[in-house]
Amino acid sequence: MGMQFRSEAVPSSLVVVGGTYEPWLATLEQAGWRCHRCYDLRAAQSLLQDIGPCIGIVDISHDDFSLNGVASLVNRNKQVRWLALIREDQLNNDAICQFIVSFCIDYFTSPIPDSQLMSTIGHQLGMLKLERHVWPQLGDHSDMGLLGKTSVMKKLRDQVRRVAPTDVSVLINGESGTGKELVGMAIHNASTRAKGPFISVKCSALPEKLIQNELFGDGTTEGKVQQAHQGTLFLDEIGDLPLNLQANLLHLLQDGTVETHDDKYSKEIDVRVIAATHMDLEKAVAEGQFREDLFYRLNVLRISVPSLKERSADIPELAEHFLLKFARQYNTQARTFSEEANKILTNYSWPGNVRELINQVKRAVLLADNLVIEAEHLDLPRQGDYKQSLRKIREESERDALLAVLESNNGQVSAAAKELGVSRATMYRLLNKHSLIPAPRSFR
Ligand SMILES: Nc1ncnc2c1ncn2[C@@H]1O[C@H](COP(=O)(O)OP(=O)(O)OP(=O)(O)O)[C@@H](O)[C@H]1O
Repeated sequence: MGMQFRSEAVPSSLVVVGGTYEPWLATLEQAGWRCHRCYDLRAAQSLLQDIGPCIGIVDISHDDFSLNGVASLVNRNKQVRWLALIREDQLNNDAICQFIVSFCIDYFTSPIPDSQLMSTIGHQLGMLKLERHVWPQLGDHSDMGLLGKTSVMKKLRDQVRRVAPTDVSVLINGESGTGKELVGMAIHNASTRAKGPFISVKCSALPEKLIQNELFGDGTTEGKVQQAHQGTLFLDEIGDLPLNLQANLLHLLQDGTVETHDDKYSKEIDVRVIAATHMDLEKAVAEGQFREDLFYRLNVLRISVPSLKERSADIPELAEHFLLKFARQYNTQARTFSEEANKILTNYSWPGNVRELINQVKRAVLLADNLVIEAEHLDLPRQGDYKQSLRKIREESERDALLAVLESNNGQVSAAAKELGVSRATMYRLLNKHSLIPAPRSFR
């Protein structure tokens, strides 16, 4: 089968991570494969994001990378069919065996016989083609990863396209889980820095000293700012950045330099900063929580990411996308949502936005045991539940109003009816309904 696929148009989509140029690579290239080689995990991530579904060979036989680093790359790129290349003796290493079993579809031991290599890769190409046929949306990158057909999403993608090549700072606003980091990544990927690193830092997750070390290094290791050199630095929750670190960031934006830890000299850094926040930064500036000069430096271009509630027409598409993704990932049968499940998904308010939707869909995919995901697989209130609770709230407030007005009128029904603007008959009907007919002694 491998030879049969090889004789068709050979795709350029074979990515080799790590290792050196070895005879087996020459064999593949002679057979027509255009092999992309990466010796750096960050460059590999950027390349894999561009290429989409493909075959990946991760060469760990030279111990070039930490196993954790490789596992993280492989895990983030599930669209790739991964093969591992190891040394025979590495089969005694439990962590490596675990890595292969968890993330790879096959492995070779070095040296690889040509026939085995061609046959295995040919088989994987066949699988890739089948996969493209069954899951066509996996290879479609025209939406820059920002799914949604509503006009607000079209506008957002349009803004990303226009902003990406400008190389100036961008401030992204939006509720939590709306996709701010995804927008930051889309800007990076559509920019001239796409081959450089995209480095993300959450400014709220750590105590001040640790954020400082994480951003600017601790004297022995580089910080994220230095790691982002020639790429993009994404600062999530920028509104939480402590004031003295805001000064350091301003310095970086103004001078393009960071001081070394001992302050002996400054190092030039070429980064584009994209910041994101769910806060009202203008208000934070007015309250003295955020430096005004930094705000203006960051706010050169502003993008607002809509909440999921504002684009509920996109929910079915997003839900189906994640349904297929997780069904593939967990190898389960689910393929679609029932009409009722779709209605529940669309009517829910999604305070946690797309992230919450993803979690719901993942749960439902794991719970469903056939093709269709039903309402009961979703941990969301049904439509009836809303009506039910609305009616309950209305009745409770009606009862509270009746009690309050009766009390303020010393239990006199006529006076209470007058105050409420209803007839005595209506008043008695309401009191009856709520079992509030005053006993002669309790309300005089
Ligand atoms: N339009 C979209 N299409 C596909 N996936 C999306 C979209 N928007 C968000 N997501 C996914 O939703 C999840 C949350 O997105 P992301 O982390 O970018 O949100 P965020 O606004 O940065 O959240 P937070 O403010 O909490 O950091 C991610 O898995 C992201 O891939």
